[in-house]
Amino acid sequence: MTKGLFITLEGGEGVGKSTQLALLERALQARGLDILVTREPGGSPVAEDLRNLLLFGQHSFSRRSEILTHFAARFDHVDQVIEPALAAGKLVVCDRFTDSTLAYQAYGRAEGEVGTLSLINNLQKQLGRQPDMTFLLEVSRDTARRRLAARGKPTDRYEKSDEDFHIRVAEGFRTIAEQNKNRVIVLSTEHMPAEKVNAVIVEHILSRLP
Ligand SMILES: Nc1ncnc2c1ncn2[C@@H]1O[C@H](COP(=O)(O)OP(=O)(O)OP(=O)(O)O)[C@@H](O)[C@H]1O
Ligand SMILES: Cc1cn([C@H]2C[C@H](O)[C@@H](COP(=O)(O)O)O2)c(=O)[nH]c1=O
Repeated sequence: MTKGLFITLEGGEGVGKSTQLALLERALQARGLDILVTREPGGSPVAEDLRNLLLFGQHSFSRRSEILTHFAARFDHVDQVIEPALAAGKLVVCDRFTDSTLAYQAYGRAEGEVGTLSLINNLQKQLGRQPDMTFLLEVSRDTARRRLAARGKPTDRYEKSDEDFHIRVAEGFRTIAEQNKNRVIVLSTEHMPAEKVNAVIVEHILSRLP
């Protein structure tokens, strides 16, 4: 039985998820909460190996094999890391989860094709773990691109995709938020300093705790 709370951060590249994760860890630990911060793809040793393949592998995936590889990583992460932490009563905060597979693979790659959406939704049902709360961070593509260029990390498979792909991903996230209003909180953070965004997220999380 779950005792903890499972929170995810979602959005396109460069919207500030990793920054928020680090700030959240500090803010929630300072309030004496037992928090586990993790990410996808990744978060367990096997899933981190699969992350390398997904982001930097030499060869291109078929549509279905890409989805299954994201879910192979996710099943391992959930079974070995997330479920045990939740059972121990921890607050688990994860950078990306199944909403990213829907946004990137179903809306970005497959342009919302019904068969792809249904494959992902079936895998999600088998997985049996859904976030309790999701924060969808949004900035304009210009801002995200500027931030990514300034950050100077190696460019991965997804960041290399064309502009139309990223537009479909952003629209996909919007659709997911519309369909899951009870779970997804949309934060438009274009002109907000990271500390202000963090204060808003912390307030939402604290309001959910007993
Ligand atoms: N609110 C903000 N205002 C200005 N700059 C920000 C803000 N939040 C994050 N940044 C900067 O934007 C860049 C991208 O942020 P970050 O790495 O947190 O994004 P991300 O969503 O995790 O990206 P990715 O999905 O590619 O890992 C970083 O250099 C970070 O310092
Ligand atoms: C979980 C997940 C992720 N992706 C993509 C989205 C990003 O471009 C990368 C991860 O990089 P980040 O720097 O950690 O944000 O992977 C995806 O396409 N599908 C997924 O399910």
